[in-house]
Amino acid sequence: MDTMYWEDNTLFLLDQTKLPIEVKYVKLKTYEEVAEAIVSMKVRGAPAIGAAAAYGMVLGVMGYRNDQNLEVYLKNVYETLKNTRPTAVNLFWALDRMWKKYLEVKNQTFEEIANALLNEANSIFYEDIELNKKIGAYGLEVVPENASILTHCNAGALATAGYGTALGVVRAAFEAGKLRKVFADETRPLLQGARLTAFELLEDGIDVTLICDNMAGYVMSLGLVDLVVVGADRVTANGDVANKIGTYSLAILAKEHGIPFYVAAPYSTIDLNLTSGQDIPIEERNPDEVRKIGDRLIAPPRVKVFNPAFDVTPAKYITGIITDRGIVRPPYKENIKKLFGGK
Ligand SMILES: CSC[C@H]1O[C@H](OP(=O)(O)O)[C@H](O)[C@@H]1O
Repeated sequence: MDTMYWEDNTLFLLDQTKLPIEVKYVKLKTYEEVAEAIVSMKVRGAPAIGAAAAYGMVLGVMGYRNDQNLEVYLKNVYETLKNTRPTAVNLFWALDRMWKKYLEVKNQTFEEIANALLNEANSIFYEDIELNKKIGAYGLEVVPENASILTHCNAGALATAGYGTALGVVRAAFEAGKLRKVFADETRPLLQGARLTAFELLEDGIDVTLICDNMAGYVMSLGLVDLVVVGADRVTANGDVANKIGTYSLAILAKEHGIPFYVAAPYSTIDLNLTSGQDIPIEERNPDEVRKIGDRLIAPPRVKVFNPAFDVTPAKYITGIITDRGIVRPPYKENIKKLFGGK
């Protein structure tokens, strides 16, 4: 199942807010529609957000009406897409890559510019699938035989252009016959684990058991988890990791139980501009996401809510970072620079 695909100058996007009940693709023909899809999380997951934004830049160019300076107009498209969500660095990495491509071809004909940007968006999309398969291949090294893996949120094909990062490791282990089962945290408040990871793994015939987030510690204490593998929205130069809210707690639980805790991420999620996780902007979302499950109110409507969508796991809790260029282990600052310094 594709997270998105491009056809007839249209971005067809799987509306993930409808999953797992309904598999529905929305047709996006403007950059504003792409921006709305990112904000409302019809598309979500760091690499998927980046790819969608890249296609948003293409739709922006195709919507140009020659009524103003093209560069001024396109910069506005870039800023609109950039301002959708603040934490996943892949969004900014993809937009900057598209802008760089525009600057390379800006003196060519309009049609050549549009084609160049579409080619770049396609490159971002298809490259991501290859990056994830490399992550899966490297990740095999850390998966024991007959492994039980616990994961959080959804860092699968639905969070990327395909195959997944954390679930890329799960898929590679499954394909290699090393996987016994997966425990999937439901991941309140938006339930990406229950709605997306459970759906995705069942579709692939992978043994998955859904648990509430507050059950993870007990499941670990029963000796049912061999390792934890999660995704990332941003990895800083010292190895700190921003990921879905609840990841930090999981990392501390894993440390307490002596369970290896791995983060899976492509190079496009590494942000060398930030020295530590303290610098990562953490998105706070609509309080009703916590007060409700879907449309059903589960708390007093007037109750105050704090709804950070991500947290930061300090590098000291991370056993290794599984990337498309190999597994990065401590000392992270030195080893991340060695592997990604030239990006
Ligand atoms: C492979 S990146 C997936 C990453 O993105 C998710 O956040 P969201 O669903 O809010 O976009 C979560 O942090 C996942 O680990």
